[in-house]
Amino acid sequence: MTGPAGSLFPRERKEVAPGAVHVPDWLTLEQQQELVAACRGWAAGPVPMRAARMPNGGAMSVRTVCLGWHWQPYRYSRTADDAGGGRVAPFPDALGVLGRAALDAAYGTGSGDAYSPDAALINFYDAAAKMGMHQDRDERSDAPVVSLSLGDECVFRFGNSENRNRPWQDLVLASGDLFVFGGPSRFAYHGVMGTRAGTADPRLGLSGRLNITLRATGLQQR
Ligand SMILES: O=C(O)CCC(=O)C(=O)O
Ligand SMILES: [Fe+2]
Repeated sequence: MTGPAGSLFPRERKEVAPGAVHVPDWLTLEQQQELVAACRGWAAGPVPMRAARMPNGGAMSVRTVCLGWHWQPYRYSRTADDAGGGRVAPFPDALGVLGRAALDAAYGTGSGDAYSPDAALINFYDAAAKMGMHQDRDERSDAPVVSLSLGDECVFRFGNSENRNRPWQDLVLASGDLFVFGGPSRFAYHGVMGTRAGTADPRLGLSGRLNITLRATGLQQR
């Protein structure tokens, strides 16, 4: 598979599967820079970035900090019970605005009007990090998941809703790309096969990859 790095032609918006839409270069460089700065702030606390532990005891290679609700395999809570116990920072209004604009971009104007994500996961991938095939299914809502990529490119694998095996499609997610999965694709398996170290735009001042996913948990506000 080829990348977008050094790509001669603009990459096309693509509906990868029904309800799963890739919008390349959705964020401007300035928006990307602002989000990178915001991620640094979120990573500074009150809850630290940490590699989540799986029930089998193994740690994920990705490090994560959450906003709105703290996620750990496989539940959400208001306190970071596996990362010092602090109360998770509130979900920023600006991410809700971005999430609604993301659905408009993916599905058409107005599609985002009723979208109110209340949790964000900020994932950091160093050169060695990956994320195995999984479903996002700890939410009690079938509202779409919005994913934003910053920094190094990655190979993102988008599979089917039955199991973690084929059929799947591999695509490159580059900095500024939007990926939305909802509707019939909301519970599709997906994962990150690896990043391409050193492909980030130097103007971002980021070595590695950040991914922000927005979700509506469907959990009670309290
Ligand atoms: O990093 C990505 O692009 C995907 C992240 C993801 O699937 C997750 O946080 O559940
Ligand atoms: Fe996921």
